[in-house]
Amino acid sequence: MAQAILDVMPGASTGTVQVSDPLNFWAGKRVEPRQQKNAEPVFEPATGDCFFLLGSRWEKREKIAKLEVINNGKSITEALVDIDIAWQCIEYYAGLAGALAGQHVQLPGGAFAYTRREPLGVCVGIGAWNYPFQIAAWKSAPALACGNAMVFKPSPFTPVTAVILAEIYKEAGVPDGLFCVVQGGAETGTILCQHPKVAKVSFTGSVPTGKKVMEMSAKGVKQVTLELGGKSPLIIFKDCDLENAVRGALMANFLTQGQVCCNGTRVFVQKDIMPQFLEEVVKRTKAILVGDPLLDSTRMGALINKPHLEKVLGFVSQAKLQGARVLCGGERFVPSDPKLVNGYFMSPCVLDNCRDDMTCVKEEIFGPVMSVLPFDTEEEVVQRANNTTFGLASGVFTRDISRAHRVAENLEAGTCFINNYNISPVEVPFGGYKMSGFGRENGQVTIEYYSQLKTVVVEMGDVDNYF
Ligand SMILES: NC(=O)c1ccc[n+]([C@@H]2O[C@H](COP(=O)([O-])OP(=O)(O)OC[C@H]3O[C@@H](n4cnc5c(N)ncnc54)[C@H](O)[C@@H]3O)[C@@H](O)[C@H]2O)c1
Ligand SMILES: O=CCc1c[nH]cn1
Repeated sequence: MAQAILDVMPGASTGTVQVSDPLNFWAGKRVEPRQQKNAEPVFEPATGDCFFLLGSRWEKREKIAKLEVINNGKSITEALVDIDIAWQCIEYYAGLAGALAGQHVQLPGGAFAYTRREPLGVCVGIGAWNYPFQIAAWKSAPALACGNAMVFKPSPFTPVTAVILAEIYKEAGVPDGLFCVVQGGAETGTILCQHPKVAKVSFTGSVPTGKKVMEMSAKGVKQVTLELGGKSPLIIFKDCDLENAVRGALMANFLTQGQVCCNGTRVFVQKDIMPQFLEEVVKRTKAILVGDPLLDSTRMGALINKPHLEKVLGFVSQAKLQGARVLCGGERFVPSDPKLVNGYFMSPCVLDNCRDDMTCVKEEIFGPVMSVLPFDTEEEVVQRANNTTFGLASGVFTRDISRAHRVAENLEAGTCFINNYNISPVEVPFGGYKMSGFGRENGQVTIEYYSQLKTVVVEMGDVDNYF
């Protein structure tokens, strides 16, 4: 298998990295993560060299989190959670590996059959830039647990931490070549999707790229998992616990600078509680500390790059033109710290006066912009919530337990959070309906997406004499 994976991507090997995409921060630079053992992590911005060093597990968590902050721009507080979710994922699938089993089926006459769960072969993982380390873990852990090899291609905007994961696997005894990181953009992704030795592609990214990946995979009859974008509804009924609903709306919109696929960016609020909701949500949004993502006190870091910041600000301008009212934020933010003045920061934004036909309500913004929409009845809001081509996630806040489960059943989305939002325990399957994709990550079910079933039929008597 290790040889097979090297055949797929000549030049790739566990723990080395080739950075070729001119768009990324590390462009043209070389990352050597295993230069020295048992020393401190060192970044050399002048040369682009990165030395990642091995220490205790706790120290390692902190170091990886710092690297993720540099990689992505999210706050250190969030990055630490991402690293925890990643190791929990690896431990979870390591535990499941020993429990993989088939079925015994008794047949007439003493014959029987059994099924074997077998690996697919070389799987390709292609990642987005918003959760670089976590996505690499979410894909590689179940893939390796099922006996596959994986070639992982991170986004060219966040090439750093997937390599660290390769280092960790290597240190843990994973044979060379079983988990490889290959750097690059669309061209590299295309080569991987088209390669005849690749059995499966697990893709996380936008809908347009997902369609291309599916098309290429279809030509080679490769299995595909597509984890794509969303425009998820969060429905807040007047009988909710308002404090929790406000917290939920913030969780649903402002983690990782709003760059989260399952964000509940269409916040439907029952008219009776709209004034109280808006007052509280705006007060807390204004209090979000934006700035240096390496500081413990910071709650929102920088967006991924300049074009993306401009795109998000463009959505806010368009929303204003279409009649939305900006209650707070929605502007470029320049921190007072001189070293941060050129960063891609923006103030988190709450939009009121929104209608279902506005661009900010229909399209995935992928930035810290919450659109608030009033509603009257349950029937109306469920119909409006489902009126989208996306179907990744959804949420409902209510104290009425029957209503909560009824709404969860009627929402067309892969996940429905009741009285919370954006929690992703590894035990729980995650994935989309409609154009948000198919297949699942996390949970036991993901074993089915990284393995194939062989049936063995055993005769205990004589073969029928038909001829
Ligand atoms: N559902 C999920 O689990 C999930 C999680 C995170 C992000 N996302 C989605 O990802 C999007 C943002 O991420 P992005 O901007 O990195 O997405 P993207 O589609 O631009 O890129 C995703 C990955 O695909 C690669 N790629 C680009 N063109 C390709 C091609 N032709 N063939 C193969 N690979 C190609 C990119 O280099 C990158 O690694 C958002 O829509 C977000 O909702 C979804
Ligand atoms: O961005 C979407 C949710 C997620 C978190 N980690 C991987 N995907």
